[in-house]
Amino acid sequence: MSVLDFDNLSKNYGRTAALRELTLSIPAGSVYGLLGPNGSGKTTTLGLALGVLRPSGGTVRWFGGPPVATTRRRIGALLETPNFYPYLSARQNLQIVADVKQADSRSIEAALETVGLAQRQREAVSGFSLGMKQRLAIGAALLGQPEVLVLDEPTNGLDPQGIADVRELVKRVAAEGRTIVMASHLLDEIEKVCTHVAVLHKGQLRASGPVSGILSTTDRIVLGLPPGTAADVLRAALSSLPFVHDVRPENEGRVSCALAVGHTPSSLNQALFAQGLTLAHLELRHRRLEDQFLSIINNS
Ligand SMILES: Nc1ncnc2c1ncn2[C@@H]1O[C@H](COP(=O)(O)OP(=O)(O)OP(=O)(O)O)[C@@H](O)[C@H]1O
Repeated sequence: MSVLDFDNLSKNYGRTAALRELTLSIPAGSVYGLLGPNGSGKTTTLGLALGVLRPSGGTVRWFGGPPVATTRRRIGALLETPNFYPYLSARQNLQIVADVKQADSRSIEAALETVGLAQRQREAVSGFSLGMKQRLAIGAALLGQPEVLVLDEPTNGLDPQGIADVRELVKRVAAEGRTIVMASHLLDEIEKVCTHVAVLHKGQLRASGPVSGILSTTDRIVLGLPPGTAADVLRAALSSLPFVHDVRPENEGRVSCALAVGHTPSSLNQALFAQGLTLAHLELRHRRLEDQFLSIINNS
């Protein structure tokens, strides 16, 4: 079941097409990352989802229907870092947000626990690090126990400890059963935190699906026969194997290929041996995540 569906969603700012005909479904329980470089349309997509922006075309559906007044209460959002009152405590700040949201003040305790600030709730926010303020902001978004959390670049500007804390927090909130939609321009963040990803570039969807499929750093295998054997023999043998694909020539008469899921270099070696070929060289080559990302963006 999907919690959020975009259907042909577009947004123009004057002549700038910030988002072009985005169609995407966010499954319940997923941590769905919107990945793309600056200006690719991530914030615009989140703004449209939350009804902060009006679409130029297309529709947004939440929980299977058009957004209605009660929909917003089921969603917690953090689009930009909120300004807390620095001389009030973490708890007092959350109380103010809870009053505005008409959220049960008992949910303040739960939110402080979840974001790891229960022990420091009586301290003034002015003494908090940027990372703690960001966790408090996520705590504010959690008031009212929303089913979905929408976060725009939640680790932007944080130091390594703050980044690690917020990433852990996102995973913890997801483990509580919430769906999370988050924008990020950081590949490794999406890879570490998200279950699904949609890659946006210049307002267009370039790829979407489970992170394991979209950002797989599939290994290539480089193979070589003993010197003096023609590379054609190896290429022909590889091409005849149904679980081998993307066969390419390499330097020094070697050949590289990729294997279908579930197949290993050792099974490839055995299959070639069964055809009478004994390998003199077998090397695994990892594709960098960045290369995979660039190939998604450029293959369009
Ligand atoms: N209010 C606005 N008026 C005019 N153009 C805008 C406005 N907001 C965004 N844009 C343009 O729309 C495009 C998409 O911007 P958007 O902020 O959605 O991208 P983004 O992927 O979130 O990037 P960033 O991470 O830099 O915020 C960009 O070309 C941006 O300059």
